[in-house]
Amino acid sequence: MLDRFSRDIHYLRVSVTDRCNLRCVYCMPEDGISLLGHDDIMTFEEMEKMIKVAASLGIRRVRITGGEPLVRKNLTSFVAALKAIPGIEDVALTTNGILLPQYAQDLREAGLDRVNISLDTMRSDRFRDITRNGTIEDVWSGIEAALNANFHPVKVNVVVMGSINDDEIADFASLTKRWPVHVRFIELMPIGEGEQSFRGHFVSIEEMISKINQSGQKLYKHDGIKGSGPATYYTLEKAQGTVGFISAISKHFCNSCNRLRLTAEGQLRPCLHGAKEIDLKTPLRLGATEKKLQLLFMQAISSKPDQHFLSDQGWGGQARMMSQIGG
Ligand SMILES: Nc1nc2c(ncn2[C@@H]2O[C@H](COP(=O)(O)OP(=O)(O)OP(=O)(O)O)[C@@H](O)[C@H]2O)c(=O)[nH]1
Ligand SMILES: C[S@@+](CC[C@H](N)C(=O)[O-])C[C@H]1O[C@@H](n2cnc3c(N)ncnc32)[C@H](O)[C@@H]1O
Ligand code: SF4
Ligand code: SF4
Repeated sequence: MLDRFSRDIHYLRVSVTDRCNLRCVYCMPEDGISLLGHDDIMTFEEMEKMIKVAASLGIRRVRITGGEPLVRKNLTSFVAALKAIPGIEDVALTTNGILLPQYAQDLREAGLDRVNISLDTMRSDRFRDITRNGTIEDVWSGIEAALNANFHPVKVNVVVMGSINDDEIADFASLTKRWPVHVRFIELMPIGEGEQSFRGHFVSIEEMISKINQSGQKLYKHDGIKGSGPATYYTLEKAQGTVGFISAISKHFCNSCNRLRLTAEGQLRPCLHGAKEIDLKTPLRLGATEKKLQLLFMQAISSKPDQHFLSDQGWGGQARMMSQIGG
């Protein structure tokens, strides 16, 4: 369905939980957040109903995110249910990778198309600091499990932070020569915990590219790989994968926005950076008709802003953390 700015909205990001087995410094407070109660979280059956309604309005691609989606039980059956919805062509997952060794094969068999795995450093001590106690070997095993399960493409998301991991940019780019993975560098966004670290640690895509150039590696423009998101892609000589950049702040990509977000609480968010949410869960639980739910989706689509103003206005004291929205 087209929005007010003639953008085709066909991608839904669904956060299935606000829980996480890590505590990344830019995403969650150390003590976690006050978690949603059992009744506040939508059941998978409720989410499936909502996604059916979304599909009837032209949503074709779904990304499962969180919190950490793999900590929610029965995710594999949920994937299978989504793949069976008429009109849904692509179901993808964004994960920190820790539990992938356990679930990758089952997810593939359930029909999951793609996985994006977040990894901000290749050093185990740093990984422990950034994630507040994660074990990097688990993520490496997760990436291997995803490749062995034949997911294609497998992407690695790296949030770049000045004086924390920006000295690893060139090494991460080189990873695409050794492994068939697509490494995407993401600008730190001033959201939730990210807001506190933003000013001191923000690194622009332009600076990241110049670090790769300084390392003697030349980037060639690439047409892009399968995906629904905002990355622009390059490749290094003799690489098996690509290098992508997500310039959420320095050069926003809102004119090609194609998405809506659904939180684990059943709130539709027209924009990642806007405060507006539309409650779908209450009407669904009160027995709303499909027509009524379609109208709520249409309302969300028609209230999408033309762009965000984060670099000028910051997050503006919104109560949401990134882990509650799903990125
Ligand atoms: N500003 C902004 N950032 C976004 C948006 N969508 C995704 N991102 C950020 O991009 C990063 C990577 O997101 P992923 O979950 O891997 O999803 P994706 O890039 O859409 O995935 P592909 O379908 O593989 O292209 C995350 O840090 C997101 O917060 C958006 O609409 N606006
Ligand atoms: C919120 S996480 C949820 C999925 C999963 N737990 C993971 O880490 O991949 C989704 C994405 O958002 C990114 N993210 C979280 N906070 C961010 C911030 N403040 N700025 C930029 N990206 C952020 C993460 O690095 C991750 O790639
Ligand atoms: S980025 Fe992902 S893994 Fe890290 S705390 Fe947030 S939700 Fe958890
Ligand atoms: S910031 Fe809002 S308008 Fe811009 S791409 Fe993201 S969701 Fe779309």
